[in-house]
Amino acid sequence: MEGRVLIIGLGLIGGSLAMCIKAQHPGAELIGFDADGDQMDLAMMLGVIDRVAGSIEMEAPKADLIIIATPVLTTGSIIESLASLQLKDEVIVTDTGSTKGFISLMASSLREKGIAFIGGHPMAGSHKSGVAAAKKILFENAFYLLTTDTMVRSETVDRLKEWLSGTRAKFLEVSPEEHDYLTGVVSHFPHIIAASLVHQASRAEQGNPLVNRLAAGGFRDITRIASSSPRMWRDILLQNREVLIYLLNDWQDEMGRVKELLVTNDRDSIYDFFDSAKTYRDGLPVSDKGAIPSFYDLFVDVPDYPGVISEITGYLAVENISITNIRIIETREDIYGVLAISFQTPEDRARAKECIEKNTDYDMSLGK
Ligand SMILES: NC(=O)C1=CN([C@@H]2O[C@H](COP(=O)(O)OP(=O)(O)OC[C@H]3O[C@@H](n4cnc5c(N)ncnc54)[C@H](O)[C@@H]3O)[C@@H](O)[C@H]2O)C=CC1
Ligand SMILES: O=C(O)C(=O)Cc1ccc(O)cc1
Repeated sequence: MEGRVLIIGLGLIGGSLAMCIKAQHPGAELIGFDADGDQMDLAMMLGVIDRVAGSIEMEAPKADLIIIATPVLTTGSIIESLASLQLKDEVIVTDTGSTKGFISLMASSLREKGIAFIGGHPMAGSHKSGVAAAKKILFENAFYLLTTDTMVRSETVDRLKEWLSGTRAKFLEVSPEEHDYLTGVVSHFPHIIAASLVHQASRAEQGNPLVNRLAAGGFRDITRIASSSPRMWRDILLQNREVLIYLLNDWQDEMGRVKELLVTNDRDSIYDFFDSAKTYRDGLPVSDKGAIPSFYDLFVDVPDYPGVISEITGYLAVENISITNIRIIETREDIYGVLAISFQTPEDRARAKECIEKNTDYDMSLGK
């Protein structure tokens, strides 16, 4: 497709979408705006955008597609300021925010002027922020939730999907309320729990400095999302308050029941607590990417010596296989450790396994 695409907010998500659009629609002109001049300069330097916008007021009226990829509290005010401009009749305005209820309410100012607003939420990302972390494959196979209203024609939704087809994401239309409930359960609430687990460990460390060292492995993995941008998560929580308060009450009830099981030494019910969680969790789809991106782990049994990481990364580098994380898990006191390598896609992991098999005789297993 051809036309002018204005991206407001050139961070991880805005930058990654810009890359996807450029790759799929080389004839389009990508114009970027960010409140942080350094992010704009970096986006230009990395070739993520074609040019920088002097201001939203100057560029929005000429745009065919406007993507707002700022923290969600800011998105509302940007929508309001767009509604005060003379935009093209056929322009599509969309956003990437992790919440949808408040944003679609704000979008009524655009709707009143006959401007199509389609809420968007690519359900992929990372705990990293900024355009430097942007990548074209970020959204591949991920769900991309869209919220529309009856005023938006289905051809307009199709046109947006075509603009975004380079993401290779799976589009799903939901209502804003459904969106906020679903993402509350599978994304927003887990971020609260991850941060809370970290707070608990940090308090425990005051009494015992060993906590810090022992929290290095699995604990670090399950709390990865606690390293996400505090501003982004503050804004998400404030915009999804009702759902999150409901989920917190529900969680507190459940924790109360677990506490009671411990107080009463209820052996069978404690077993059931874990057993029913395992059954549900084991039945979750493995091929779909969910709300919190998973990484595909490969575990390699290696002799625990310092050069082993560079040996393995060397083999992978020769075959151009990117990794997202690598670390040694020292499982035993003896000479073997497990090298845990994470990949963005199952295909990268399969190629890596083949590559390591070719070059070494180390045993390997796949993470679940
Ligand atoms: N990080 C993630 O994994 C995901 C984030 N999202 C949503 O996408 C949006 C963007 O998130 P990220 O790209 O991760 O954040 P980010 O922090 O990497 O980028 C946000 C950018 O917006 C800019 N910005 C802030 N206020 C602005 C303003 N008034 N005008 C212009 N630019 C402004 C910031 O300078 C920053 O460069 C958020 O609404 C977030 O909820 C959606 C899916 C995944
Ligand atoms: O860090 C992670 O893995 C995430 O949880 C990424 C993420 C953050 C916000 C979203 O709305 C969707 C995905």
